[in-house]
Amino acid sequence: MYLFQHSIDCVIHFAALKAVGESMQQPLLYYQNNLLGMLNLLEVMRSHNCYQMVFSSSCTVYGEPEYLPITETHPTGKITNVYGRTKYFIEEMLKDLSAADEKWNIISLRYFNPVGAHPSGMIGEDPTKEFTNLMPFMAQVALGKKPVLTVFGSDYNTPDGTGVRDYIHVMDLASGHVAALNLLSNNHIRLKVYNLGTGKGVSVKELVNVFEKVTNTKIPLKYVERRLGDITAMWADATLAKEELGWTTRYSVEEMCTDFWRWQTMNPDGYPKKSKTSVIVNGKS
Ligand SMILES: CC(=O)N[C@H]1[C@@H](OP(=O)(O)OP(=O)(O)OC[C@H]2O[C@@H](n3ccc(=O)[nH]c3=O)[C@H](O)[C@@H]2O)O[C@H](CO)[C@@H](O)[C@@H]1O
Repeated sequence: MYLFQHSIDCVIHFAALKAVGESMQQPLLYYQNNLLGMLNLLEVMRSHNCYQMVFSSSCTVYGEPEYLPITETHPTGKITNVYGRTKYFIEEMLKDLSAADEKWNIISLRYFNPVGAHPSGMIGEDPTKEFTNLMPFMAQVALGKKPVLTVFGSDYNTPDGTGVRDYIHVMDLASGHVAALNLLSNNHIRLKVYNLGTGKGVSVKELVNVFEKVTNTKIPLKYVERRLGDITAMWADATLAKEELGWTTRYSVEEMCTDFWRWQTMNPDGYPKKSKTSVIVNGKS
């Protein structure tokens, strides 16, 4: 979640928890962090006359799609996981807030599946964390840190039986945020919602194939049951973001894999750990 206001010129990143699988096992943790965190933040914003916000929402608010590609007018709320419900509840909260007080100026961006890393290889998701998302897990297998990639479900109603998602490069997501901030800084729209996706569905198997090709690695697969809370297939109609934000994606699936792999191989142990602060006692550390 990002917010910004001209007068104090601030951008705050609110660290929402975001693992679908984990959210099913720890609902209270997710409600506590994502919902209470947001409530507190909105209170603080209001008390400081800060009313502009870009909220990181998720395509997961749509639940199992009624049609594809998904437009912003697709019904929300029939959600299959706790993580998604927290995003949905926050969106409902923002609707009530902007209806009650016209000072609010908010854009909610519904991310599809963010992957990749900065092309420099210097900025990415810390690979020392426990992952549940597909691409970071796959990279750990390619590095030899995990023995096998577990594929959750091979009997979905999709061309190859595996789940289909709209993977979007984090650089494209970043430019989507800049476009949203530009719109907010020049217009008072109260509350608008935009999909951020490429418009292209890619299956688990397809992503594995591209990843193996561009990284020249082999990823052993183990097929298991479907994961609780997962949906079958989802990809975006991002026409609205193109028309109103002037935004479109630029990065291919190959680049998503290449950039993620560069980040992983350049930083196999994550960001350098901060050295412990020395305590100096009587001139000796
Ligand atoms: C539709 C939906 O709810 N999407 C949200 C979900 O993504 P979503 O759960 O789709 O993201 P994942 O990367 O976890 O999974 C992508 C696909 O890979 C499969 N898979 C994943 C891991 C693995 O080890 N093996 C495997 O087969 C999943 O079953 C799924 O079909 O969480 C993301 C953050 O966590 C959000 O940004 C997405 O908006």
